[in-house]
Amino acid sequence: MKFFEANFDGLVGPTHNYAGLSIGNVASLSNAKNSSSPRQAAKQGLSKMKALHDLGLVQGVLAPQERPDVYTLRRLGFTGTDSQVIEKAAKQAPAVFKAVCSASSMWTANAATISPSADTADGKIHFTPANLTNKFHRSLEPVTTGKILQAMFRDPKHFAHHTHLPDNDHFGDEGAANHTRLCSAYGKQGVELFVFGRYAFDSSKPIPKRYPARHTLEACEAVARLHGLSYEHVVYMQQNPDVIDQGVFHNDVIAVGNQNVLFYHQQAFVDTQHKLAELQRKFGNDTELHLIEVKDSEVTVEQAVKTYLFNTQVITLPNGEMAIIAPTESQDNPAVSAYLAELTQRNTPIKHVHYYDVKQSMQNGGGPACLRLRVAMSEGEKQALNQHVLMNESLFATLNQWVDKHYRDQLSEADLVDPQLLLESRTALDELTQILQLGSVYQFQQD
Ligand SMILES: N=C(N)NCCC[C@H](NC(=O)CCC(=O)O)C(=O)O
Repeated sequence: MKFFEANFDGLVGPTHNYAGLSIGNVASLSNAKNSSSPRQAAKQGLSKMKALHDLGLVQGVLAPQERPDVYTLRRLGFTGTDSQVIEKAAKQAPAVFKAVCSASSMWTANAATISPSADTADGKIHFTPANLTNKFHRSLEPVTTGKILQAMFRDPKHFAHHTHLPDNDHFGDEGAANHTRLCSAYGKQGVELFVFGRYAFDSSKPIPKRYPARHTLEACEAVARLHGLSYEHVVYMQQNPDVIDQGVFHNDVIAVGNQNVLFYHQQAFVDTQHKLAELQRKFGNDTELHLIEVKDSEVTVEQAVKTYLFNTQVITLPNGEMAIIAPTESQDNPAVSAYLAELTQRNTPIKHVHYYDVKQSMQNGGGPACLRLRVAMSEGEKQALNQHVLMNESLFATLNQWVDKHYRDQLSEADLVDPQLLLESRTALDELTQILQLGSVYQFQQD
């Protein structure tokens, strides 16, 4: 049977804006208050999805969430009509209001952790939405994420859905951004590499001094248990606290893997040699494992954070060669683009580099890899998922028209309080659920 990896990219929502909400994420803080273009952002994302589809990959779309989130504002004590709730919150608690307007669900690498059927005890694909507890604006995502994933992967014969972990910092879970699966082939049992920022229950272990470590070891272990992974096929590695302090808020800002390739920066992890030896042992020797380490002398952590060299997608093309999908910020940096050009000449499976413009997302700290959620699957599992979320010529045209019809070209902080924006967002999402045939996944559709 044919197995492959599908990518599900987040469709950018109509309220995409720069609010400076993510301490520890350099781009988010430095672009705070700039005005954004939701329309351009959504179109840049759609172009990347279409490009991967055209390269021969299976590409899907993950729907955005409803924002401003008036339900959360009501939970926090704001009352009246929706317009009054928005107006009062914007006036009385502007920081809270900005948070409930974020389109952050676009970064679907943080939507969930997925284990493919080849790795799980019951032979199903397992999904656990990430609780994203570390940032208030992101902690609003998991319930709807779960509903959307269930509307995409409905068939219980193939797909198992778990509730997100307890909403507490001890189980801080940032999903697939901190999870990489290494395997000899997509359909064979792989090694799942979980990367965490800190130990929740052991204060003697190192932690960053400046910025938060969002993800805990205990969250990783819980997800591995829920998914029925075998101990012999799981590796837990701690992120180097010093790189978190330099702006590496997720591991996918400093490492990326695909099949038998792990591409990472020298400073990415704690106890690197020892843990990579465990990875190699669990991976086995039947297929060569390429551990591509980038040295400080080649690319510094600062350059990696600026250019998102590691927030790239390493994908396997239909001919078996691998390509790196990188942001244009990597191309614009001479040291980084030279590194990537040279990498394709080496004796590793990576043979191509493709650059895409996802600037609107990059300015909030979201590169190509942040925008996608990977699901390794078989042809049969693909047949079992909701076919209307899969990218093709016609869906690409429909979604571009949908964006043109509903999205604003410019959005500033002051625009967020416009009650019309909520109406526009709901109208757009209602239509989207029909295009993608998701059913009523949004709360406003149940009222
Ligand atoms: N690395 C991965 N996989 N994802 C990137 C997520 C970026 C997101 N930015 C934001 O949420 C910024 C929102 C704002 O400031 O308006 C975050 O920090 O969680």
